[in-house]
Amino acid sequence: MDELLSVSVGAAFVGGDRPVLRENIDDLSKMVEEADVLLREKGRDDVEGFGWINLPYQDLSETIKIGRWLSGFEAIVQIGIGGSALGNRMLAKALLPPFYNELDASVRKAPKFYLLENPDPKTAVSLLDRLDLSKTAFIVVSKSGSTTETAAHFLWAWQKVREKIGERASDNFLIITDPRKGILRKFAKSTGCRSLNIPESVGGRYSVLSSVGLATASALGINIEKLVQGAKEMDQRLVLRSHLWENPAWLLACINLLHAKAGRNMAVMMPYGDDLADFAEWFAQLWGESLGKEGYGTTPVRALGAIDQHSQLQLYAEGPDDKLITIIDVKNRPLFLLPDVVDIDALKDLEFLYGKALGDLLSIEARSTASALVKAGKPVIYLNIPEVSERYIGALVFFYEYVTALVGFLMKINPFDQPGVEQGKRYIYSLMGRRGYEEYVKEVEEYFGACQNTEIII
Ligand SMILES: O=P(O)(O)OC[C@H]1O[C@H](O)[C@H](O)[C@@H](O)[C@@H]1O
Repeated sequence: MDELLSVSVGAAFVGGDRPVLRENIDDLSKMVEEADVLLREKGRDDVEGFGWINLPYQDLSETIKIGRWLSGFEAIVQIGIGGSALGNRMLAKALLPPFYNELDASVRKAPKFYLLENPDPKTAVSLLDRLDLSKTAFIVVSKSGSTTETAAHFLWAWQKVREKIGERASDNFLIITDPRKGILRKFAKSTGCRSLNIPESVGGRYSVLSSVGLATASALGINIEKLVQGAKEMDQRLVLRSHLWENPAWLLACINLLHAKAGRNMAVMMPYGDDLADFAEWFAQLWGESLGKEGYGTTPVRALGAIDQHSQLQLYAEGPDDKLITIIDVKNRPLFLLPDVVDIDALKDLEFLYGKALGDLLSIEARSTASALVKAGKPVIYLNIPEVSERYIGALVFFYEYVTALVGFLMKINPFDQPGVEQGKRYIYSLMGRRGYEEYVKEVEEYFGACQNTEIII
């Protein structure tokens, strides 16, 4: 059987005054088995939060149909934030060619793709100004249907498109939201614009393999069947690995838990290659929101090889011993051979690069960084995927969703809620004057007052 990914965990075990040893893992064996059973039982019952585990088995026909419709536009703009955008960003970066929007339309063969996430007026205004709104589709994505940033962008875009093409505006909008609840679902029903469901049991940060991530991916020519197939294969292989030392996801969950307990409270995610840059970004939300509660959790740190070798590596190697570092390498990359510039004597000292492949250089750098960190006594997990393509990205996504949920169970917290974020959302509503949230204004005054305490102006 060909591999979906490989994980080397040997260098994750460290001695010293805060050791994490192989025998500590064995003590967790029963706990992790029980966590897996619970996860799968609740998944089968489609309990709220657990539905992502069923996404590899979904029927994709409706999403593909909508994707085909979207692909007829000149540009598509996804409006969403957090779990309603980061997965799309990750898929696009990994699976579309570099500088995608700048490619000639005949090469691209699919619409340009933009995301409106942050409510920064400069971005929103300049994006809408440069698009032909009559030929642009807006995909408004929100599980709750009421996230302020998304609602603000949506109102702005809706009004702009209406000004341009009048009541036909609804033909340029796709709503992706809860099947029954929320303002956006009401809007879709009342205007008749197209819509897709986010399954009720799937939370935002676990939704990339639902319509949230797949509708735009499909429109952009990403093979979503292969993506989901990769996730399915990963799930099926994990099910068969019923022994802790054979199951890479169980091992990673245990190792992460043990390092957290040993005071290594940061999880550095350092993939190599620009195409995986937003994987670390997507992981950061998944990990941070799922595990950071009740005083638990480790802080996800996004890094990118090789760039962060020249920025963060000094800190990782010789700074405080508070990090577990995961390096993701890719086995097969385009090689791209460097030229031999033998005729210029001044370049003679660079001859070690002549004829070498840029793709190999990235991998050599990944291995060198891992080695330097191990030499410095820091714990490292070395993960390898065969290549950056749909099947392996689908598998990797499912793998990390599963690992994250398991760590949550081992920490005995709920990996599927985000009560700390909801508080901030209530405060935003109150300050923006939303009906029903008036009571929070006083709280914000009190707490923000504390932030402003001892202000020094220069
Ligand atoms: O999809 P939405 O309901 O608009 O939510 C978007 C984001 O909102 C909040 O910040 C939550 O903490 C995130 O988990 C969620 O992904």
